[in-house]
Amino acid sequence: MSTTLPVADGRSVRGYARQLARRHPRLLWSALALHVAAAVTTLAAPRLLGDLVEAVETGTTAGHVDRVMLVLAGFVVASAVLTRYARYVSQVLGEQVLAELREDFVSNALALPVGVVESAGSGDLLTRTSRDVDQLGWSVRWALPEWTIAVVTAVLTFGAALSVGWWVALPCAMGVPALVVGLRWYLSRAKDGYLRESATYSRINATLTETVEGARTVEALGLADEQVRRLDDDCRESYWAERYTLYLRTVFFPAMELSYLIPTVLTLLTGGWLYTRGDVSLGEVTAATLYVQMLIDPVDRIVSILDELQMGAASLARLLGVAQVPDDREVTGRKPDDEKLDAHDVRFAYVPGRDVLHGVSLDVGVGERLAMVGPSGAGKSTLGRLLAGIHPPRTGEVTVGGVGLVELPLGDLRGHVALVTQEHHVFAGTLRDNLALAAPGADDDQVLAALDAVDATGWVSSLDDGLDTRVGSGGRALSAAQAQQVALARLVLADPHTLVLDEATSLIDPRSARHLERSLAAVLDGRTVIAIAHRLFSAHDADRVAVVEDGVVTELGSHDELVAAGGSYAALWDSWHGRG
Ligand SMILES: Nc1ncnc2c1ncn2[C@@H]1O[C@H](COP(=O)(O)OP(=O)(O)OP(=O)(O)O)[C@@H](O)[C@H]1O
Repeated sequence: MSTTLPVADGRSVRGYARQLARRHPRLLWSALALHVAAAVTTLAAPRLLGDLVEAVETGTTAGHVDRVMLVLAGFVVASAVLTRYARYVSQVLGEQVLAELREDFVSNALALPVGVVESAGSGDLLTRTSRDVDQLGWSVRWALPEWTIAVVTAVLTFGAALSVGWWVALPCAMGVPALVVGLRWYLSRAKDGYLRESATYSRINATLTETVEGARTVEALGLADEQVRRLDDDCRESYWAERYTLYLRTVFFPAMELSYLIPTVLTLLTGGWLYTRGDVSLGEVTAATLYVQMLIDPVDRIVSILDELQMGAASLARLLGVAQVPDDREVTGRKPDDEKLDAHDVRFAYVPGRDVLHGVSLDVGVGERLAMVGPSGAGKSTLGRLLAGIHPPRTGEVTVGGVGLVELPLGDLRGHVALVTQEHHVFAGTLRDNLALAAPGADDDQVLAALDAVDATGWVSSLDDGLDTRVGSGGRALSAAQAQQVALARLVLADPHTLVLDEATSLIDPRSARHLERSLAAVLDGRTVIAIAHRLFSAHDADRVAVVEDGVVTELGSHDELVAAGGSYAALWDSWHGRG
């Protein structure tokens, strides 16, 4: 079942934007001051031209005209220089804000509870990380500075127009109703429209990643047609969502064009009428018309960039939404007294209302080898994940040294108990990076010692660049066995006292398996081990065996005790042993 991650509301988005702006007061004010200065220099032209028209009308010298033109050229140059710096400072500000946004988003995404990521699916998160971050990047780098410039220019241009004569306010005001009505109509619909559009991209991504990741299953079960049909449905929904936002734009923009024309036409008409009455001069009518004409460009930019900003706000809302997922752990600062791991009356459900663990209690002794066995789907892996603190229990608690695993910061938790599976990821980066992420302060000697402990020195020393070798996506491909050794070496570095071993799959070929078993044995040495034994022979060597059936522990004791008791384990052992 897939749920979507939350989307932040308007208040949180505005609050966050204010907080970001407050972090850079110097850059913000410098950018604004430069934009104001640039706009002011641009505004000199109509005034000078108006005066010139008047001077020509009343009679002037060529020298005067030349001087005015020289001053005009000076203003044009000053305006160009100021605009260049204003844009530069805005871009620097935009880049900084964007970098902070990305960092905040990455740390929020990494702090997401695993259960939430699993149930939301990777598609939604992927769309937010890619498309929404890109959209926001565009808004912050381009739309926001341009919009600020446009607002500053519009306000100052309007002020300059009024300075010619108060009568100019009237034609400008006549354009306002159409503008306001159009804007209100558009803004009340646009945000939801864009959010819906983004949600459809998430669904397309989710279906695509699911199909690619599960390609084998899709093929094996002949689900290709079904997946294609689902993707078609997703694309259709996306098409209609895009058509809707396109419709909004096709109504909105022409309406805006009309509202821009009204003031210019009315200024000319009013100015002409006032001139014939002798109330204003020709120079004033020229300057006023030029200013009103000059208003069109910034107002148009304000309005059309609003569209970009809406999309940016929708993306920001989706990025901030990731931070609103409630944390599934609460760090209390309590410190474990010892290394004993206990589960008490633990219940857990992946899907609300459908518990897969029904009150499991288990005390694991320090240094003990505990094997968990049971039928497929009984809940062994789930219990293992709870014992490793990956999922918090729905009720009951899992504690280490008397402190709940959910009370420990994640970094500390991994120093107490870690889950070992045969699914391991090699991150893109150097071999050193891949190992050091388990213990950020580790030096090369410690990293090499960890590789030595898992018997990996042989292949690592044969690498030309040693620990600097780039591995993972785009780098040198490691074999499955080597990747597993890297994962084991990470564990040596993290040095947890307890390991939960889920040997669920057997991906490794038998030749490397023997080698790996030695590596694993070195890692297990001296630690408490809870092994989920999908093969019974590993249970035989354990100190105690826990039998998990239908989400509860039904038997607990040593191999010999359980065989003697003649319960489920004895039956399993008999059938397995008989086969063996
Ligand atoms: N991510 C998940 N979302 C929903 N249900 C799940 C999830 N993982 C496991 N389950 C369900 O929880 C139950 C217990 O599964 P679990 O994997 O813990 O059993 P198991 O004993 O480890 O089985 P196996 O030996 O086959 O791995 C099963 O019914 C399974 O379908």
